[in-house]
Amino acid sequence: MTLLEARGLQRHFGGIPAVDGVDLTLRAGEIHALIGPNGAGKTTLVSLLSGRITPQAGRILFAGEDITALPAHRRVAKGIAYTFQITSIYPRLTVFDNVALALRDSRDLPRAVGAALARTGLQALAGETAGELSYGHQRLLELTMGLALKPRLLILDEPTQGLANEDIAGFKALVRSLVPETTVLLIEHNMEVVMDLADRITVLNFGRSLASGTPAEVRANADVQAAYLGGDDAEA
Ligand SMILES: Nc1ncnc2c1ncn2[C@@H]1O[C@H](COP(=O)(O)OP(=O)(O)OP(=O)(O)O)[C@@H](O)[C@H]1O
Repeated sequence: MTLLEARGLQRHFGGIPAVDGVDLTLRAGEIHALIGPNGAGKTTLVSLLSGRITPQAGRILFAGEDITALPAHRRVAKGIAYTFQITSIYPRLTVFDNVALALRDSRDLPRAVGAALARTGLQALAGETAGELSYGHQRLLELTMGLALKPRLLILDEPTQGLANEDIAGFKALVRSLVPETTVLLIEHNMEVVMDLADRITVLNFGRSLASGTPAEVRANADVQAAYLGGDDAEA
């Protein structure tokens, strides 16, 4: 089943075609990685999907419904969560209160927060001040805030950036535990993480989709090798 389908998405900034007619299909329950060189349009594309910015052309269907014109908060209500950068956590508040703020109008807030923290293993840190957590734990908190909403689609923008190797192993296990209930779209520069986690990969280059397929298909694609992978598993 297709969960999300984007067709002909276009977003220019001034003269720059950041996203230039991109099609993207996300299957329900998959881990889909979005890769490509710096400036390829990855963040712009997921901003279009989450509703942070609006496309100049194209449309987006989510669970069969046209959401192209919906504002971000309506898309969140429909089950699209986009984990914000670390700056979006409230450093002076506790871990618990950060998650509570993400949930806001949940009926049984303490229980919902507890469940979200248990999911990512942060229960023991619930009373800690968020700003005093290690970097890895702050990233995990950000992920917890997204997951607390029980999204159907979770969009992660460079989640392993700045993480230590031992944290990356934990992160991969966590993402695997989310599917198939949650579909995951992951912008990721770490090729080892991409090749290990992704069911399918879409490669962007100059605002266009260069290829989409399984890791093996993408790896074997000559255009992708020339533009990005350098013929090997080289990191971007
Ligand atoms: N708000 C904006 N105003 C002007 N130009 C923008 C804006 N956002 C993105 N761009 C431009 O659009 C292009 C695509 O940027 P985008 O951030 O989507 O790429 P990316 O693939 O996410 O890059 P990176 O891997 O470096 O995060 C770039 O040329 C960028 O400079």
